[in-house]
Amino acid sequence: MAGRLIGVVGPSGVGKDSVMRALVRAQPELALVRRVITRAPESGGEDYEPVSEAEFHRRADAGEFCLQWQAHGLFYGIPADISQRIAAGAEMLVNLSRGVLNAAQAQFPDILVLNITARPETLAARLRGRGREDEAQIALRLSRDAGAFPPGLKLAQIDNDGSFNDAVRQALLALYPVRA
Ligand SMILES: Nc1ncnc2c1ncn2[C@@H]1O[C@H](COP(=O)(O)OP(=O)(O)O)[C@@H](O)[C@H]1O
Ligand SMILES: O=P(O)(O)OC[C@H]1O[C@H](OP(=O)(O)OP(=O)(O)O)[C@H](O)[C@@H]1O
Repeated sequence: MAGRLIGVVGPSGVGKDSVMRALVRAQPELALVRRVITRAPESGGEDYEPVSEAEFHRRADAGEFCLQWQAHGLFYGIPADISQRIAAGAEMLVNLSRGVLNAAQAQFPDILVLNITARPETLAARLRGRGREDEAQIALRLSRDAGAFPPGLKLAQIDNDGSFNDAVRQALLALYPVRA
């Protein structure tokens, strides 16, 4: 049986990476997609493959990404081989830009998207706590406009303004609904 792609989106600092890590701990059959990013190595947070801009563009031109985008002054790419892994039955969890969801839905029509939300003041406090960005970068991240979600997208809203464990429970329920 084919697997599926599960996209995780939401503003910077909302808890995407934390929720994804907790989901994999709770459901080991979920696999995290390792993103290719033009970010300096070992900048913390997720496990990603750091590359130079030249290498990123080489891979993009060679068709090695199924999805790619630019944000926060960085390029992000999703390795094209996830399609084969999903066809072989894998459940792949990936942190996406909200701006790439049209393209993601076109390529993966069954994609389920978890939209994680929290109040702006909560986001600001979390980004300061995370300590990866300075105040100017935090302000820029918070001012990003996400735009509208594509019509027909399978979308689950996950409120992570309060208890983290509660957000993970909401996400698990969205992924594995209890059937009566
Ligand atoms: N429900 C929560 N309550 C308190 N802190 C949280 C919660 N969810 C995430 N955090 C913290 O907020 C910060 C940003 O989380 P992170 O997962 O890096 O967000 P994102 O990947 O969306 O930018 C981290 O320090 C994380 O530990
Ligand atoms: O278009 P948007 O929906 O605003 O998303 C823009 C970018 O922000 C996040 O990046 P990243 O995980 O590197 O940053 P974050 O941890 O601060 O969210 C997300 O994964 C996208 O790559």
